[in-house]
This record gives sequence, C-alpha cells and structure tokens, in this order.
Amino acid sequence: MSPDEGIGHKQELCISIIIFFISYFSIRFLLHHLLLSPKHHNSKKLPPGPKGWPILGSLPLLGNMPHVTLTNLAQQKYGPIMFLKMGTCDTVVASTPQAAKAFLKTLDLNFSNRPTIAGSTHLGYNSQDMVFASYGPKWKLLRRLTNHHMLGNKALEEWSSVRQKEVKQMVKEINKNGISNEEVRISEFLSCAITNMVSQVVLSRRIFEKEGSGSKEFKDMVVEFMVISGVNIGDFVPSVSWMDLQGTDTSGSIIEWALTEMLRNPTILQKAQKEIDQLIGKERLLLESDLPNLPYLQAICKETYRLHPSTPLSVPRVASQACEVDGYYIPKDTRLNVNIWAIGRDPNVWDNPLEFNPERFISGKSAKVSPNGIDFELIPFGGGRRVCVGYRMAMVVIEHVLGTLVHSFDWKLPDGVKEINMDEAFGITLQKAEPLATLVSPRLSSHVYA
Ligand code: HEM
Repeated sequence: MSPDEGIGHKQELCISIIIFFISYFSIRFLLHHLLLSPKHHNSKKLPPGPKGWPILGSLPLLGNMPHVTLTNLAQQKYGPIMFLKMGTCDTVVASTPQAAKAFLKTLDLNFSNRPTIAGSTHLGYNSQDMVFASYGPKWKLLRRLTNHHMLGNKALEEWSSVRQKEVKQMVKEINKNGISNEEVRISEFLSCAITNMVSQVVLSRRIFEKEGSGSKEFKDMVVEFMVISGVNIGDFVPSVSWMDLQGTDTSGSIIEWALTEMLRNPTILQKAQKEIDQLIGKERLLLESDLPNLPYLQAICKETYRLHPSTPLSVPRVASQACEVDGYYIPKDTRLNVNIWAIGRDPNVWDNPLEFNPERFISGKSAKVSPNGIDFELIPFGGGRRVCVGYRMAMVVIEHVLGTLVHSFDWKLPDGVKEINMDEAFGITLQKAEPLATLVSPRLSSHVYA
C-alpha cells in the first residue's frame, strides 16, 4: 500500500466513525424524545413513568405479575399516578386510594367508558355486553334490567332459596369426600356451585349436575375471559392481537384464598367457627339471613378482598376527553388501570399490610370500611358509575359459602404437607398457583348432611 493509499483509508475510517456516532446519537435522540419519553405531550406535563422500548413501550417490563411490577414501580420510583406507553397505547395507573378516587369519583364521568380490547371483541359480542358497552342509554338499560331482575337487593332476596339449595348440595358432596378420607380440591366444588347459582338466575337452569370435568372446562373459560378482559398484550399492540400470550393457571377465588389464610392461621378459623356455633348451634346449616349477625366472618372476607383481590388491576376504563389530574395532563383515549392490589397493600393506609389480620375490620380506624366502592382504600369491585354490578351478590355468596364451609367442616392439610404454597399464578386474575387441597371432617349433626 502506498503512503497516499494509507492516508485515504484512515480518512475513510474517520468519516465512517463520525457518521456512525452522528447516526447513533440522532436515532437515540429521536427514540428518546419522540417515541419513548412519556414526560411531555405537546409541552404539557404527563405523570411520571418508565420510558420503555420502541413499539412495545413498557410491556416488556411487566413480567409475569403485572400488578406486582406496577406496584413496585409506583412505590419505589414514580408515585401514585404513573404514565406508561403500553405498546402503542397511553396508559395511566392509579396506585393509591387518593389516586383511585381522583379518577373513579372526581373524574368518573370522563372515565365511564371501557377501551375496545380482545375481551370485548371475542367474548363480549363486539362490545355489546354490559361490561364493555359504551356508556349511554343502552348500558343504562342493561344495568337497570340486571338490577331489577337479577342482582339488585330485591332480586337478590328472591333468588336466595336457589343459592342456598346449591350450598346444601355442595356440602353434601364435600362430606362424601370427608367420609372416605379423600382430598378435597375446594376450587372445583366452588366453581360448580357458584356457576349453578348464576346460571339459574341467567339461564333458568343448572349447568352441572355434579362437580366434575365439565365444571373445570367452564371455569377455564371464565378465567380466560377475565384474563383477556384485563391486560392482554394484543390489546396494546394490535399486530399481535391474534396471539394469546397469557395463558394462566386456573381455579381459585376469594373463598379459596380465605380458606387458605385460615388454614395458615388456625386461631382465625377457630374464632370464625365459634362465632357461628354461638349464633346457630350445630343442628342446621348457615342461612344467608344469619350473615348480618356474623361480624368476624365479614371481617375475614374484607381482609381477603384486601390481600387477594380477584381483579388486581380492575377492568380497564378509557378517558373520553383529555383532562388534568393532580396537575398532570392525561391525553384523550388514555387507558386507566386502577391497581387494586397495590391499594390493598399500601403501607401508608394499612398497618402491617402483609399480615392477614381480620381484627383490623373489627375495631380501630378501618372498622367501618366497606368494600362496596365508597371507601377507596378497599375497592375489590371498583368504584364509580361502572362499579361491579354483581358486588351485592358476590358479597352475599362469598360470606355465605365461606361461613358454611368453616361451620360444617374441620379442615386440615394432608399428612406430610407442612406449608401451603401462597404463590399467585401467572396471569392477570389472582388465582392460586397451586390449588388448595385439604382433608375435611364433618362437625355438625349427621342429619344436616343428609
Ligand atoms: C369476587 C367477585 C367479583 C369481583 C372481585 C368483581 C370485580 C369487578 C370489577 C373490579 C369490575 C370493574 C369495576 C370498575 O370499572 O370500576 C367489575 C365489573 C363488572 N362486574 Fe364484577 N366482580 C365480581 C363478581 C361479579 C358477579 C358475581 C357479577 C355478575 C353476576 C359481576 C358482573 C360484573 C359486570 C357486569 C361488570 C361491568 C359493569 C359495567 O361496566 O357497568 N361481577 N367487577
């Protein structure tokens, strides 16, 4: 190589390096300021939040337990109102009672619609059902009819005997397992009984004659519905909406978590049994009409809603108009997720938040807190005008079934099992990763199980 050729090569190399650095920093600048940074929107101040990746935004950050990741991000870095790019969608997450109240009470009307998501398209008859229907005359009519015929106070009372029959049938079936010393997988009995209660109200017939494989498939379908109603990657990145990226383990419910907590804390179980024994003795099953006289049972249910809410990120809403919350700008069409799980574990609200302690709802500052959407520190059913329409029925069924199970049976772990796995399953509904399996023995007079 001649000296001239050597100098030429060096110049080419220098120019290539300069071009590389200019391109690198230009692309970084563009991605950072135009695509990724959620800090400003047309010079208005957005709530703080993670920057995320091109196209997918913050989705890769969410991991297997989005409610847990979002709680950590809020508590450790970004605060109660957090803004994220989820794929191509602007999303705001409310993680404290005050933040939830700002959206679900103060700005309730502006957030009274739900976004169009996979659940609404595939299982909600193209957003024609009540969960996803646009806020307007049709939704109002559906809510009125549902309250009148199925889920309002009067209708609830009219269907009471149907629910109690199902509970009796369930007790009978569980007792058969108890007598033969077989393990009881409670989630399957619960799924069968509760599905039958709802199907008789909605379809005028029972779906399952007895607990079995059919109930498991139906439960899987319901769980899938809950999963795709919550956070589905395809909802945020339309090009992958045909993929079902969250499968989830199924089964589980508030009642299963409550029983699990009581098995880990036998004094709570015994106290609940004593309360019911003192009220009704051992010669009959618990009735729904007994529930108002069982404050400790009610406190156990509230404590379970707090620590193990079934829809940890609620059902999403969407901003109909741009608005302002706490000095932050929220653009039109921003999705809202209320992190119900984070609110239930907020250390600024709850003393020893990770401890299962029903007493906190008996006396002290939380004694009067109700889960019906009024007190924003405990909102398992959401709040505002789109609060869960089934909350009254859910609360009655949960208290009645749980009370009946602890009154009717003694519960113990199978021989050799020392600890219960408390892991949550991968997914957006709060299922137990490992279904509760126990041994039961009857504790009432034998004629009660006949
Ligand atoms: C433990 C049981 C339940 C929990 C934790 C629960 C939770 C929720 C939550 C968090 C929402 C969203 C509320 C919001 O946007 O603020 C919701 C909505 C809804 N829930 Fe429930 N729910 C339960 C049981 C039920 C039952 C038993 C039914 C009916 C039989 C029901 C029917 C609905 C409907 C139709 C909506 C949509 C309401 C609307 O958009 O107007 N839920 N539920």
